[in-house]
Amino acid sequence: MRTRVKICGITREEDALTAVRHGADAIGLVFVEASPRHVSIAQAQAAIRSLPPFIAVVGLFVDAEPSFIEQVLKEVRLDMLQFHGDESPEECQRYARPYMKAIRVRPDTNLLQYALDYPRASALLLDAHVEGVAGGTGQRFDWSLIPADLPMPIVLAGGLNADNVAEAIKQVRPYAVDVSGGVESQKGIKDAGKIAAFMRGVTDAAL
Ligand SMILES: O=C(O)c1ccccc1N[C@@H]1O[C@H](COP(=O)(O)O)[C@@H](O)[C@H]1O
Repeated sequence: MRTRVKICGITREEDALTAVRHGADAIGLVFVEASPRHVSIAQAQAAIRSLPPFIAVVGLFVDAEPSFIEQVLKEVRLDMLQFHGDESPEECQRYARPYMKAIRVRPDTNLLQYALDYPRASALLLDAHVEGVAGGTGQRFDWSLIPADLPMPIVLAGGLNADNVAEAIKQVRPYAVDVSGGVESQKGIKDAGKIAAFMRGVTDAAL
């Protein structure tokens, strides 16, 4: 089975459709004001309005107020939530949606403990730890820090691009990969050629 692909930081309808045309399984919308990929509710609605069926829409939040998340959920058709801050298991669990908990991995991060702490997460999303930045940094981390026996699906993120995604998949064997900066021409604007090359890398890893 091919590794699933989420393309994150979609801000425009044309980029959502380009991602899907090249085989992405999910797209991510960043509801984080400080991010250059931030979308308003209206932009999010526009970006996903012509998506075909069976494409998952993931809403990304960083330590957001519950009232804001509820408001987004009322107005935007999100299939899954991605919590990329310091949200507790209780905070992640309070919405009627499956969720992924993002962990920014450092050499001393105990990923097995995170898997135990977030038993209701659909997956742990593993990203690079960069001091003072929540995510979308384009930095990768040392994949050998990921235990082989994590009892939960892994979504691998952090600095992935067409040149390293096949190697990443072969080494880590994640359920899915998540990319943002590696398929952009500028922050928040996706590049069809880079998306195509990234998807080829994912396919090559399965050969
Ligand atoms: O994309 C952002 O701007 C962002 C902002 C705040 C938290 C997370 C964000 N993106 C996520 O970061 C990882 C890695 O991104 P990249 O491929 O290294 O650019 C990914 O999960 C994005 O969803």
